[in-house]
Amino acid sequence: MTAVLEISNVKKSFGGIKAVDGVSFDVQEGEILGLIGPNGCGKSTLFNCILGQLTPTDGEVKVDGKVVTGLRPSELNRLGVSRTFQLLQVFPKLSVRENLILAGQEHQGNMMSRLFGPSDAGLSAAADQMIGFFKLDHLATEAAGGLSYGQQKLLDAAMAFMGGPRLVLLDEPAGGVNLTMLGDLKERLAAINREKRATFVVIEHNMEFVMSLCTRVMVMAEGKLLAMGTPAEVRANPAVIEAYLGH
Ligand SMILES: Nc1ncnc2c1ncn2[C@@H]1O[C@H](COP(=O)(O)OP(=O)(O)OP(=O)(O)O)[C@@H](O)[C@H]1O
Repeated sequence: MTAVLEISNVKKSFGGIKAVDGVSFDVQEGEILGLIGPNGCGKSTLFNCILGQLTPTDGEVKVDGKVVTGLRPSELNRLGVSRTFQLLQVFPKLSVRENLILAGQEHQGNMMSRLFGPSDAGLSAAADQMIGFFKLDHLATEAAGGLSYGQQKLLDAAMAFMGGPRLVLLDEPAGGVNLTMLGDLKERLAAINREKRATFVVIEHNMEFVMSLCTRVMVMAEGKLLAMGTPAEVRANPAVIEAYLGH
């Protein structure tokens, strides 16, 4: 198996707070790795260290065997690494299709579209493919701001897949999404993982969503890796139950 992502002893401190305290793990090609843990245990900080939003205090991040520690998010994008954020990143006044084209341009490293609005940039076909894949056809020309929250989360996830990334880090994709839309979101993520061989790491507080979507689950507590295993192994781990699931 090929490791798409290799994290070695990554640390990040903010003053006296050890937000991430020596975390190491690999993510294999085609895996969906869930990242869970109580509020404040360091999940988002770890994501930000992987994605270049933060520079780790120590440690190394490799993508496809290449050291990427400290690279900027735009450079990581060009290496096929993409992400979603906890808060929606859609532009409410732009249509669904325009949001996707804009995301595609950003993945190509063209930030000017933020200032001047998206042109086609040869990305219409890719946007339409993503619209079809995420079943947003009936909403393609609607302003994103007029969509329901769940539909906006679907669009937000679809935006991360513009540009055909190898590795996608999803930060709470199910957060605030109602039950009906949750099923759609999970089914679409599973399908895109299967059909495009995309590798994911998913931060999520919704246990049912994580346990049913992910092939492996990693648990953090107080900046450290507490457990790693299949959903069934993690569910049965006494340390996990004590630190997290039991509460
Ligand atoms: N920019 C920052 N400056 C100072 N402290 C920070 C900063 N970012 C995070 N922290 C602290 O680092 C710790 C880890 O925070 P982080 O947001 O990574 O946790 P999390 O597991 O993602 O939490 P949640 O599930 O609530 O999103 C917390 O104690 C937090 O207060």
